[in-house]
Amino acid sequence: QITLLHGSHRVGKRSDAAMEKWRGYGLGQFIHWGLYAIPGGAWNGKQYNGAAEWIRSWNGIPKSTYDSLNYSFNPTAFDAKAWAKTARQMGAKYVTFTTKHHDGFCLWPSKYTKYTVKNSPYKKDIVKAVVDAYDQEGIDVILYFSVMDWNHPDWRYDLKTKEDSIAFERFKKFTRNQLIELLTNYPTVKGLWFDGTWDKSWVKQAAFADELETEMRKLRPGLIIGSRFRADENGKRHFDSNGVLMGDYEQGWERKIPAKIEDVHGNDWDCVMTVPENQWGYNAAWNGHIKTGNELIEMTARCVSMGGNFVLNFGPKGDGSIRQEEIKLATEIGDWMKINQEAIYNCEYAGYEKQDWGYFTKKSGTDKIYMVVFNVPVSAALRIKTPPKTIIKKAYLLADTQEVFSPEEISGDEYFLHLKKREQSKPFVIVLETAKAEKGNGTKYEKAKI
Ligand SMILES: COc1ccc([C@@H]2N[C@@H](C)[C@@H](O)[C@H]2O)cc1
Repeated sequence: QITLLHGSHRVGKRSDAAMEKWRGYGLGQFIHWGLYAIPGGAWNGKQYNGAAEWIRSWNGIPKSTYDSLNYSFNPTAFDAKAWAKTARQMGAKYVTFTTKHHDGFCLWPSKYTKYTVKNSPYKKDIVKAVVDAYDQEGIDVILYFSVMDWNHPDWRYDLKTKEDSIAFERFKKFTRNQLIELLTNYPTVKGLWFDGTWDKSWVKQAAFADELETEMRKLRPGLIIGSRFRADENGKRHFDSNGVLMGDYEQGWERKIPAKIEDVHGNDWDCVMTVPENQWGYNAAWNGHIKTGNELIEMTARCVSMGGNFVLNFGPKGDGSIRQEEIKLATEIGDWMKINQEAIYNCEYAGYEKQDWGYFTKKSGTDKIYMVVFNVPVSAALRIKTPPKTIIKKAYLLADTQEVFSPEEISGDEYFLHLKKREQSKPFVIVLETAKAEKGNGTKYEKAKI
């Protein structure tokens, strides 16, 4: 353990109500929307082969041309209520919404720059419309904010000269002003999702960022900030120089999911995921592998089974409408969630040995276990290995509680659930009502002496 002034200020999970609620969300929606949705991944008939929201960094479109897109931003089909309904239909419990992406264009009328929605034909406050619409749907809002700001003249990638440092001091003030502005304008938001914090210029601001994080938490008690916001004084990010998680949850699972429970080190975490392989902003041409509803349901169950939240990204078009492929996925996921949401919301890592057929989740604060089944083996027997001293009192299908199973005990803490042959087109959930064995070890088998 080394002494750190600006490392993590907490070891272990937060236990307050705001974080308990965040921990139980299970499924969230990400929305990436901004000027990049206008070109939609192409310019003058040429395709940009990176992520659409990074098109400004491509030499296929002059920077000044991109930067002037605010004068063409007039999303006549934008309807935050419709977005919120889609999220509700999907079963999302929270939304993470881009207030400002790397291009620096603000979707709220910030007082600290002209590069905002106010100086566009649209004029109105989009962040406010989204916050209000999602609040009304009972879906919590987290605001995405990119520290890196390609539009701001004082942004620097590194601080090499005195002039760089003078400019960056102005940039730090600007960044703080915008963050305090967001938390003041939109007091109901539950957290901030930071991005664009990897460059040396920001990584060198351990003290400033630490102070700013403390100020934001004081302004909004309960505010949830992930591990990506700030580095410690040794430049360590996500985990400080003592290996302790920065912020309230691990924010490193971007387009990837932990392989096993050990990889999450007992922390809270979220996984943010694109539908195509790597497109956050709207890209008219979705190439490569486009994830299906079943794949996304499996990713949701997988994340929840390891104590995380799964946050699925939507990239609305330049006119503000959501593309049909995303509406279809939201509906498919939502139809499944309507039947099986009990296995996802307010659930956590069950502590059962992972099996090939799928994932265990556990209802927080109870002994209720859910088996989210994706792969029924040819034997139609689902193997269960319980933690020691566990009794399975009842087992039944969540979707039809009349379908009851009697677990066959096959050895110490091991059981088979025998399924009737079923054609299986969708994942399904089996509920295990369990109890801790008062005495003995909960199984009739003694371990073989070897
Ligand atoms: C240099 O690699 C990246 C990859 C993705 C990002 C941004 N994070 C995602 C949440 C999107 O906002 C993407 O643009 C930034 C830098």
